[in-house]
Amino acid sequence: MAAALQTLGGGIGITLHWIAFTPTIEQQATEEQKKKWLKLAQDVAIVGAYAQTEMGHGTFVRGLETTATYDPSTQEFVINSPTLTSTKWWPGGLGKTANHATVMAQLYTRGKCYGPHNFMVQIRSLENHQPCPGVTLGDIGPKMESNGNDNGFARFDHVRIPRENMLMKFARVEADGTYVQPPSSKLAYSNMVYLRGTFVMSAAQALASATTIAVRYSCVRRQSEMKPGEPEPQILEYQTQQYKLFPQLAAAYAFWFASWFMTQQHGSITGSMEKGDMSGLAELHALSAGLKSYTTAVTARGIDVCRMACGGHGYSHASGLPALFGGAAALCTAEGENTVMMLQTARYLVKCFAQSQAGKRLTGTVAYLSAVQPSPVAGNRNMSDLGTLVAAFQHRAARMVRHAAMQMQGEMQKGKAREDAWNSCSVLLIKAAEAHVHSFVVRNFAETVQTVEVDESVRAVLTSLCQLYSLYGITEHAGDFLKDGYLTGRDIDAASSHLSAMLARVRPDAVALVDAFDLHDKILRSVLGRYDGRVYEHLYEWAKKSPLNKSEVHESYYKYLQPFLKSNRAKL
Ligand SMILES: CC(C)(COP(=O)(O)OP(=O)(O)OC[C@H]1O[C@@H](n2cnc3c(N)ncnc32)[C@H](O)[C@@H]1OP(=O)(O)O)[C@@H](O)C(=O)NCCC(=O)NCCSC(=O)CCCC(=O)O
Ligand SMILES: Cc1cc2nc3c(=O)[nH]c(=O)nc-3n(C[C@H](O)[C@H](O)[C@H](O)COP(=O)(O)OP(=O)(O)OC[C@H]3O[C@@H](n4cnc5c(N)ncnc54)[C@H](O)[C@@H]3O)c2cc1C
Repeated sequence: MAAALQTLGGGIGITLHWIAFTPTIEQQATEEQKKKWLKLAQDVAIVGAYAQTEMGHGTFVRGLETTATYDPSTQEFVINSPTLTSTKWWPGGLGKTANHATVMAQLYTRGKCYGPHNFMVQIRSLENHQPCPGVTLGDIGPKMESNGNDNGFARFDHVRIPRENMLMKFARVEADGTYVQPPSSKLAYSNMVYLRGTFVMSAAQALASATTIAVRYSCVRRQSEMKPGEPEPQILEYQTQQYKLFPQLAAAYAFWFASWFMTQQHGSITGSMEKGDMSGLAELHALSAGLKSYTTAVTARGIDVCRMACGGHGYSHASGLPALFGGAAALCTAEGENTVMMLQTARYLVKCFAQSQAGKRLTGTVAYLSAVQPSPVAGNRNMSDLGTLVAAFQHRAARMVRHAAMQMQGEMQKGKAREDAWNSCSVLLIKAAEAHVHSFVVRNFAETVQTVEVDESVRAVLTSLCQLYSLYGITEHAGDFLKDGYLTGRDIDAASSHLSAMLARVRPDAVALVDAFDLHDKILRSVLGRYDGRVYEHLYEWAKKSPLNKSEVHESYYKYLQPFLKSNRAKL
């Protein structure tokens, strides 16, 4: 049953039940509370939404307005939406599907506010699915994509819930209203860290789907003449088509491997946190925020490149690419708006840079910041060597982090407040954080292809893909590498020619590389990306099913066109 509903997920807004509501119970509820709600959620005996964002606040969680005020006389929390902008707005499934929600609200007890905490609130009757007393619910209306998902709104008019409905794994309120501090105030945000980590895999899968569609179609589609008189070639024979698609294909693999690392990191760091060791939380937050931001942004752009590479048929919903793009675009905003997330990573990098300046040896994904950076040397580098490519990306990131941090220090030395210095350097900070995440993705890609247990012939293909991804990044951001002379113009030229060679080398394996994603036609939902390649027949069948083709002459002719034509003809 649960599995069936999981597939139904895209239809009636149950997706967030699985990816946000249930994990929030797992991560924020006590053992006692898990006994009460976790199995109900896992067996879909209740359906939940993750209700955090409000009409007036999504990014700034500390600014949320919904209140949860503790009443010691009844040992209940009173959940209230005090203003219009406090209306919960956007949560998936909140409009019509969910009968429960974890509600993020400002906790008040004994007249003092302790910030945002999560509360379990039943929002609809389990008998007739009507909204519970004091709860107003609805759908927020059509969106860019995913309109099968009822992103909804909710208002609470002094709704009372038992004290035990506060998710109390970290912070607690005792029966008399005493607030018990959590080990870290940010543990209430831990489910966002988890979800951002899952977005990296969502991005990888979306880009894998788009490149599967575009590469397969590029082998079916023949167009133009490469040489006069010769048959029309597969469009994948054009180097420009390879230059559009293969970097996206390489990025799909890179992000897939990055999500493996993210999952492993999340598991080990949350494991240590369970034992009270919070030391890894800051790095986990910075990595998940940066990777979520970087991979979703590259994926959304990459899917649109794949759409354009399929010409007119790419623009048809038959291709599946517009829907993929709409879904990926949402990932750039949901679960932490991308700019804000990349600034969180920048915040961590500035802190680490200051620590390395004070002599601390850095570890983890920022270790390279305190490594002695090789001084810029003349060209003649081996630009096809993965070690050389990784070092170049780390040098670029270290230089940009140092530059942004020093710029900020300079602003403060001129007398600016830290917050003003931060704001006036935030474009530099974003670029530095992006360079940092990019260098992590390249290093992780290189380490994975060198260590993953595969046949040597497969390793060779993956190595070419990793070189292609890295060389594409260097040529696309050449200025960053040339700025301090670390790479020379000759190095960049070498990178460009190696990139061309990699395009040609990947070409014979391109279809095998997308087939390896093993995406069933039912998942791809694309006429252009069909495994059997029978595009044109199925495109025609698909078009014939269009609702407009139900009648030979559409009713709009009689209503609008016929009178319009008649009146125009009468004037002749
Ligand atoms: C932007 C911030 C991070 C700002 O929070 P803040 O408390 O003002 O923090 P700050 O002053 O910037 O920094 C203070 C400190 O808090 C740390 N921190 C911040 N967030 C976390 C975290 N998650 N884990 C661990 N640590 C965290 C920061 O690193 C700072 O640490 P520091 O002081 O530098 O040591 C926060 O408001 C936030 O996370 N906003 C994004 C909200 C969000 O992600 N909403 C998602 C709603 S659910 C959803 O969209 C589901 C979509 C699912 C789907 O559709 O598929
Ligand atoms: C498809 C979809 C599904 C969603 N599902 C859920 C859900 O299930 N549950 C839920 O609770 N929420 C959900 N959300 C809401 C989502 O989490 C928020 O929209 C997201 O966190 C962004 O917040 P916001 O809308 O307030 O954007 P804003 O923060 O208002 O962003 C607007 C602009 O302000 C900028 N900005 C804001 N703060 C800063 C800053 N400090 N520095 C620099 N620039 C800044 C941003 O970069 C952006 O350019 C969903 C959203 C979407 C699109």
